[in-house]
Amino acid sequence: MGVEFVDLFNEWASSYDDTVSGSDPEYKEVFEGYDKMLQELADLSVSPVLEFGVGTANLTKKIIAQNKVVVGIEPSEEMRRIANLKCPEAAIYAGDFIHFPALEMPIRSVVSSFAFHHLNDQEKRLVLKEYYDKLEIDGEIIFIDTLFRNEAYKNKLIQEAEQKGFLNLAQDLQTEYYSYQDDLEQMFLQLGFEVSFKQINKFAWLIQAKKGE
Ligand SMILES: C[S@@+](CC[C@H](N)C(=O)[O-])C[C@H]1O[C@@H](n2cnc3c(N)ncnc32)[C@H](O)[C@@H]1O
Repeated sequence: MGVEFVDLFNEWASSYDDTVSGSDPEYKEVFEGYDKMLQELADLSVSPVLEFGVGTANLTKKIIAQNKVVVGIEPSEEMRRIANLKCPEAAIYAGDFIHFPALEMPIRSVVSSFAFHHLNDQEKRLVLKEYYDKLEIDGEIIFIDTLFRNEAYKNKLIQEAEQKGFLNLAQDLQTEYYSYQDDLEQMFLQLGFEVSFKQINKFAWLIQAKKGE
């Protein structure tokens, strides 16, 4: 459950950093401002940090550069191999949003970029509840992910992708579990978080969810 996309990430790992730098026209707009948005997330994080779906460790590196403690979780073996090469100082473990090693440390921030959409709604709710329980009292979940404002906006983006011949992107937008903003907001609120959303580019949003008192 939740890791059905891992084969794809093993294959994508070696060219992933080129994609996020804008080399692939299909995904250029998805990752527009990538470096800056990851920096914003890193700046917001408070140590000790738990990061899910580290990929090639681009966010991890920025958090470590601020002398914060970060534990990373990543299901793809090939992504982990590259992440360890790029960021040997980080502790990166095999696992995923649902299954990950038991941690002795307190957790002040749970962070993730471009990965939460790998979980379906039921799984999202399950893990958010678990992170709520694991977070320190003033802890926060800080995610960046592709979201849709609503169904009409989703359909518009899919149509645009098809018109441009971006068929991989169009298929992606229809098959992965990208949330609607309202649904995700309700999920966080029902679990007791205070949540805010900020749109960063056409696809990506910054989501900050603070554990309520
Ligand atoms: C688009 S990449 C994002 C990588 C990195 N966070 C970034 O911002 O560039 C998605 C990452 O999530 C990982 N992933 C896929 N399914 C996952 C799951 N169920 N739990 C945690 N990570 C997952 C993939 O292996 C991949 O490394």
